Amino acid sequence: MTIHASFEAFSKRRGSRFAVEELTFDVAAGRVVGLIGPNGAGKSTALAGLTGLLEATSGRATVFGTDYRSLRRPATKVGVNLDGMDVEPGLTGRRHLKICQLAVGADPGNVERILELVDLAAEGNKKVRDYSLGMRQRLGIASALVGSPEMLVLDEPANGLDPEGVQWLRRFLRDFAASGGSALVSSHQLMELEQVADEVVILKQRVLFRGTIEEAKALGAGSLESAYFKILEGAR
Ligand SMILES: Nc1ncnc2c1ncn2[C@@H]1O[C@H](COP(=O)(O)OP(=O)(O)OP(=O)(O)O)[C@@H](O)[C@H]1O
Repeated sequence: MTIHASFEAFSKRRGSRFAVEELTFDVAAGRVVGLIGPNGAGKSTALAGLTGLLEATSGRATVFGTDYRSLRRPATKVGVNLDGMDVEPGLTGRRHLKICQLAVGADPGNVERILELVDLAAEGNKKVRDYSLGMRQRLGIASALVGSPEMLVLDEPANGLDPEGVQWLRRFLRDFAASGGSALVSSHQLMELEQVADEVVILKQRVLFRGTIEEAKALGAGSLESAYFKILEGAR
């Protein structure tokens, strides 16, 4: 199995306490892995640690066998869209993607293809300040795709999407994985995640559960949501 990302006893102290402690799990090629946990569980910290935005206090988080910051052209390996990666509101969506494309040295043809893919082609010349939440979310996913990466790291990608957008995202992630890509996706939308993820990691500062969706559902009598509450309750 080809491993795209690895957390090896990754710990990060933030302020006076550990935001995450001893995280250990992998993301393999062809797999969509859902990262779930309550507010403040450390999901964003884990994703930021994986993508070189935070240094580990101890342990490691690696992509393609190395630190994200050591990748030669990171956007061609890992596409990232995290909370707080805001777009300059005065830019049009198309201009923003062009800038991303120039920054990562990607094929200029990618921008139009990706605008079509995320269903923003008709809105490409609109300023981002005039985008809806769902349109901003799709632009964020588009930014992650500009370098044609093998792996995606997405923080709450379904947030703000309408039902059509959620369905699109589900199909997109399934197709991405089917063609050998991988995705690590944080989410609070358990019902949705149940349909798209192959594996799930339940986090509350530490990893409380990691396994396949089927294994998780079996713990919750067929429901990821029931399993989630049971596992969190058991950890109290
Ligand atoms: N910049 C920061 N400085 C200090 N502590 C922080 C900082 N950012 C987050 N934390 C703390 O780290 C812990 C984990 O936060 P994190 O944002 O990673 O959780 P999360 O699971 O992504 O939460 P949410 O579901 O609310 O987005 C929390 O206790 C939070 O207060």
